[in-house]
Amino acid sequence: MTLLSVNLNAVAQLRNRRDLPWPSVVGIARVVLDAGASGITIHPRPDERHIRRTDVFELADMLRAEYPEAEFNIEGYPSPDFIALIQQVNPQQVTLVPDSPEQATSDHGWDFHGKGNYLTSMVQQIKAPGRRVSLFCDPEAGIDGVTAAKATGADRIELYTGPYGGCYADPDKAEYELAALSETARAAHAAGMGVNAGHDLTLDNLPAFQAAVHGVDEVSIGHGLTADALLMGFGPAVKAYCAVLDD
Ligand SMILES: CC(=O)[C@@H](O)[C@H](O)COP(=O)(O)O
Ligand SMILES: NCC(=O)COP(=O)(O)O
Repeated sequence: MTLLSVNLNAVAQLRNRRDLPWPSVVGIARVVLDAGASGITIHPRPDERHIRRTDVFELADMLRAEYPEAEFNIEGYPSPDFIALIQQVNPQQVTLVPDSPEQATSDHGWDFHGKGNYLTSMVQQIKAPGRRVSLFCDPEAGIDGVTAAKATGADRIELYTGPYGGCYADPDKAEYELAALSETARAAHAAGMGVNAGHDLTLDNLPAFQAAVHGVDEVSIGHGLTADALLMGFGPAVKAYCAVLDD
């Protein structure tokens, strides 16, 4: 079964519009976990445009105290500050992304060949008992890219589903993207790696992704789910995504 991890970046971005503590990131985390999400994902970027350092610690404390079975997934570029934060917070999963500080969003996976030695060093610094490492992975990485990703010592890849999400309405382009995602997922499973997926997944495009890409351990969804939650509420939105994943 594919688990749902809800990304709270968009909630934090809305909160940051004013010098006010609502909407509460921790409060929405409770709602989505009570509704059936298996975990929480955040991406504390250096400019704190949405998730702030304080959010990271408040979420970690709440999850440890109230939802010990929930998984905390922290995404980010493995800068010294990020690695120090991970050591302090000790999440169950760290997803490394090759984002530069000024990037508008995550829009590509790692160059596993060109950054292989660097990533191996980062994985060694981050991986710990009870803490897995996932690497953001382009859809077309294929067996060649996955072989290099496996060599870093990482536990999982996270399939970057942005290109698929962006062309979902075009059947031919969507078919191409799904074929690439499926091939890379198969290669990861063959290499003994786990497979996560995320970026621009929605209630509309998730069913076709589920049907084409098998054995996905976890999807992390934030932007689309938050858009749905503005219409239906976070609890019903999480239940709707879980229903698709359970189908
Ligand atoms: C890695 C990824 O695709 C997303 O989880 C990322 O967190 C999106 O970042 P923004 O929410 O800052 O666009
Ligand atoms: N890793 C993907 C994620 O956490 C959420 O991405 P999005 O749903 O906000 O595009």
